[in-house]
Amino acid sequence: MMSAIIVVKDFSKWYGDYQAVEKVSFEVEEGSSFAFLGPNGAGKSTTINTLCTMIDKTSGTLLIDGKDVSTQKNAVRKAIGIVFQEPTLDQKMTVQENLYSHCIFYGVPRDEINGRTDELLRLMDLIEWRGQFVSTLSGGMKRRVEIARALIHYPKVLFLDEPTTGLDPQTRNRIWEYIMKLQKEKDITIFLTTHYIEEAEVCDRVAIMDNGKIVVNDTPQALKGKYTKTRSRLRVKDNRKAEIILLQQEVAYAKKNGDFHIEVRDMANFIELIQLLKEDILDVEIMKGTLNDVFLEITGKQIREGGDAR
Ligand SMILES: Nc1ncnc2c1ncn2[C@@H]1O[C@H](COP(=O)(O)OP(=O)(O)OP(=O)(O)O)[C@@H](O)[C@H]1O
Repeated sequence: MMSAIIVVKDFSKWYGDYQAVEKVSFEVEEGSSFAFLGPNGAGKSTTINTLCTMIDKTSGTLLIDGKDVSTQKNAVRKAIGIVFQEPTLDQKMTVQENLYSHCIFYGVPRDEINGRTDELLRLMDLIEWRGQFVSTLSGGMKRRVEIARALIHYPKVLFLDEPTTGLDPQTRNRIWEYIMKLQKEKDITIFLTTHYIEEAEVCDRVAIMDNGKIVVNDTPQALKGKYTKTRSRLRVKDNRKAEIILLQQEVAYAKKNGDFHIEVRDMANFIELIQLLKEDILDVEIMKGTLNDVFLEITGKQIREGGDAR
C-alpha cells in the first residue's frame, strides 16, 4: 500500500501583508518522484523552505513522515536531505571530509560512517576521488558530492532545488541518471524543483504552482492529455482534392507554406482520413503536446522565462 510521506494541508504563508502561499494542499507518495514547478515568484521556495523547517508557516499543517515541520523540527530534519542550487560544500576539505562532517552533524553512529561513505561514494561514482579537495572538482562532480552528502544520514525524502541549474546538458543528464538510480535503489522520495521540463517529464507526478496556489497536480501523461492538443501536418500532391476530402470529413484545417495543419482529436478518425488521402500523401507529421505546452497553457509563461540565470 502506498502512503503519503509528505502531507501539506491548507498551508498559507504571509510575508507582512503579502500572501505568498494561499491555502495550498497536496500529498507526495512514499518512494515517488514529485516535480514542483512554477514561474518565478509562484511560492515554490516558500513552500520548500517551510517543509525543510527553514522558515515558519503562517497557518496550515505540513507533515513529513508523520512529523510536524513546526513542532518537530529535529525529527523532520533527520527525515530529509537537501541539495540546494547554491553549493554548500566546504571547498577546502576533501570529498570524504565533507561527508564525514555531515555524519558528525547528524549523529551517524561512528561505526557506520565508513560503510555509508563508501556506499554513497560508490553509488555516485566518486570513490576514486574521495581524497581530492572539493575545490579541484568539476561542477558536475561537486553536485554529485552534494547529493551523496545529503543522503549520508539515510533520509526518507530528498529535496532537490534546481539541482542541475548551471550545468551543461551532458552533465545534467548524468546527474539525472544518478538521481533516478538513487530513487530505484534506495526507494527514496524525490521532491524536485526545476526549470528543465524534461526532468519533470520523468517524474511520477507534476504539480504546477502559480500565484501562491497549486493549479494542477497529476501525472505528466494525464496533464498532457488534459491540457494539450495533438496536431498533424500533412503534405499532399493535390491540394484541391485534399481540401474537398477535409471538408467532406468536417475536419478544420489551416494552410501554412503549402501544408495542411489539423488537430488530431481522435486517432481512429485521423487514420481514416489518412486512408482517404493515401494516394496523394507526400508527408505526414504528428506532433504530440509537451509538458512545456501544459506549463504555458496553465501559467501563460514559458518555464525557462527568466528562470535561468545564465
Ligand atoms: N522574505 C520575504 N519577504 C517578503 N516577500 C517575500 C519573501 N520571500 C519571498 N517573498 C515573496 O513571496 C513570493 C513567492 O516567493 P518564492 O521565492 O516562494 O517564489 P518561487 O516560486 O520560489 O520563485 P523562484 O522560482 O523565483 O525562486 C514572491 O512574490 C516573493 O517576492
